[in-house]
Amino acid sequence: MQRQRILFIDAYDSFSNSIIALVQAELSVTVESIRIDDPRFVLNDGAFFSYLDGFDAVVAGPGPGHPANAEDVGLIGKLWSLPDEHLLPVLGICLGFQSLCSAFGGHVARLREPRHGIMAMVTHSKKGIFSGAGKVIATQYHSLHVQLEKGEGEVWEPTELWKPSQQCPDLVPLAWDLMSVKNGPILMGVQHSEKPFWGVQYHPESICTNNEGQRLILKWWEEVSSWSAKQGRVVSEVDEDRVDTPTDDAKDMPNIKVADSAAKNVHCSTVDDVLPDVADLVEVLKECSLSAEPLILESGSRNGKPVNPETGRFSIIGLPEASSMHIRYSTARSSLQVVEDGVVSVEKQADIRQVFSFIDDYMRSRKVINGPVGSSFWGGLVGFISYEAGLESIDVPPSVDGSDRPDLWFVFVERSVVLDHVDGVAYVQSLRDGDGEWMSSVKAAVARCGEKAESGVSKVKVSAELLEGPDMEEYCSKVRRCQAELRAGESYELCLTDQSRLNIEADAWSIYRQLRSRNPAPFGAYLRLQDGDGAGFSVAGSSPERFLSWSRSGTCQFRPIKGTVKKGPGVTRAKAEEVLGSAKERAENLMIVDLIRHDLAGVEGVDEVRVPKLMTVEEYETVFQLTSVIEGDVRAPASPIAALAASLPPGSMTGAPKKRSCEILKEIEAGKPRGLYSGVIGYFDVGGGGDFSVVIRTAFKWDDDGDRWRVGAGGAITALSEADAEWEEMVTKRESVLKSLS
Ligand SMILES: C=C(O[C@@H]1C=C(C(=O)O)C=C[C@H]1O)C(=O)O
Ligand SMILES: NC(=O)CC[C@H](N)C(=O)O
Repeated sequence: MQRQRILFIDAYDSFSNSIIALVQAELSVTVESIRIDDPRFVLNDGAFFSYLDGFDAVVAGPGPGHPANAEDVGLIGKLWSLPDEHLLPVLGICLGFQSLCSAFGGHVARLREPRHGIMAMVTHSKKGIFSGAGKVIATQYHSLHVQLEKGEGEVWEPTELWKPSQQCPDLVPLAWDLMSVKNGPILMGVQHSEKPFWGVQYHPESICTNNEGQRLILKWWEEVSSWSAKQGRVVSEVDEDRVDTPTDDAKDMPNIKVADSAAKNVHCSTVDDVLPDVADLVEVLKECSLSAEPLILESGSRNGKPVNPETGRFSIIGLPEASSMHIRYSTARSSLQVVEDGVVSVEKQADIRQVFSFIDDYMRSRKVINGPVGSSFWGGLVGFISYEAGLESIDVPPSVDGSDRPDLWFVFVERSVVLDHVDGVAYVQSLRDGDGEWMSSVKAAVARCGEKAESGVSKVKVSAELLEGPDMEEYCSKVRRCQAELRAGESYELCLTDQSRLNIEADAWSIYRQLRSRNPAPFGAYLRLQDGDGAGFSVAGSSPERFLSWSRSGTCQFRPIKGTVKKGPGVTRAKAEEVLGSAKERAENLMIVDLIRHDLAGVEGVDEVRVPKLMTVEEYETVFQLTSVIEGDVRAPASPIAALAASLPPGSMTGAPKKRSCEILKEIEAGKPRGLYSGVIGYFDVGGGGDFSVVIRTAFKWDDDGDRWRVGAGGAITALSEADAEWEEMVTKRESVLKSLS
């Protein structure tokens, strides 16, 4: 007998994979997922109906938009009028629920106050899918709600809680949220009186829905089984060969031949007396001609202690040379370029997915297993991926500004120094055989520098001038435009951003030196990238936020930050905890946690997604931030690089659902590319690990920008946001860079 099969219909939501994971965890079934606009079925009902015959039941998922809009619900809209011979059980969730209700007479109206990331108690009838249910606490993500009879007045009050209304005689109400004073009663669950259709308005898969979310799935399955048995419904056998094979992204991609002479060893030597200051060490290495332009991923420290020892334990100083390999990709030109020994060795049309599989293949071919376990990075690719490359990966056409600049740029680093600020060890490392002389010179420099243990104070005073930036009125009106989209159900949260231009007459290194001492952060970054044609890029960053790291054994960790309180007189940690404990701040954070759980749950080889930390307050130089941790293990032979490829752009910089939110933001931000801002910076290590930060609190410029640096800043907008407070928040974040450079 074939395993039972459930079809999930995805309305481009950012919680879909978590619903699939929940269903798979509770029921021993196979879940197949299609999109609402699956081209095989949108214009071919016959093909859709016979495809449905191969499933035991359907889950119609949540999503942006309105159930009356055919484009928003797509195939979900066809489920409610299936011919009897194709009828099958359906569970509608949120948008899927609203679509069910509106098909049977329900009126879908806007809530007075949208419910995004709000947890509330659900009052239920203990019947049907709620039979045996206890206290249901569930997360809601909706702006619209269903009225079972024509609502009069501002707040709709149903005449009967548990009986079908005249307007919707087929819909039996099963559950309500009676906790919202502003909105009045909100319908939370129904079942069709005859057909096998059930639906809930809330999100059973959310991390903050209690275990009644799991029980709901089990109870629904009991109802499905008893309906199917009564009907004697037979699911047609599926021809497994018919299942489309996924496209091979690596197809036609160049294979970079890794020289046979390429080392398979990490040569390493340690120094563990006194750790040098990163900037001092870099200057000494330059003076002694042991390094050209380093690539630095620094864990900042304050008074000799790492700012955040959990994420900011290691500092990586990559020491590339003129001959180092570069990988570059331009989204606008769909072009991948590889440079080896200063010469372009590959120039190829590619898309971002192919570029990720190319990087994955390349890193597998350079895999090394015998490096020092205590060191996070043994060598590998160091660089960045822009926001626009992330947009391409989710099929949102990226904004372009006519310039032709790389959206992804990595350099293969063979020589490096890694400082472990917790254990006080410096690792001097080389992937080259016969590099002993270089290693001893660097080791001596590290030891010398450590003895001096200078303060790392800048020698050059940098002074930035703000040339142009967002206008307060305009920014506030953009906040209100975001909120109009939120109220219409198009998005649940939008991370609005803008960019400022600064004039800084100083070299990139002096800028970074000053930034790192004034605003030390766990993801400090200094990059100077240069191509053979003289185009170059400079980055001075002080990000507090890890996007994604993975260990050499494949454990992935995301650490989104959402929720910001500016430090100031009277703003103690306790005060910050109070503010960040509010429903508004927690909702902002919860939405991104649920979004990232979805991103990770969709990665091949991930069986379970964990949330070891939910909303803890972290302290940085100028702000307190609310942070969560989401983890999962990628089982070999699947690759954690796929987790990175599946989760860009970072959810904390987009909002949810990701795709629709990015489309809306592109409009509201007037099509201005974000570039490096909102992208990621980090490394792929030859040992198999990786670590990427979210590019915020960072200044960057291309060489042909002259002295004009760009700094982006923004914040998450929700229905509960106040426009002027959002303006203040954006300014506070920008100031963390601007003030440090003035
Ligand atoms: C948009 C920025 O930050 C993002 C938004 C945050 C928020 O809304 O609280 C917090 C951290 C970042 O994920 C920024 O710093 O520019
Ligand atoms: N999560 C959802 O499915 C939301 C449905 C709909 N877009 C609303 O906002 O009400």
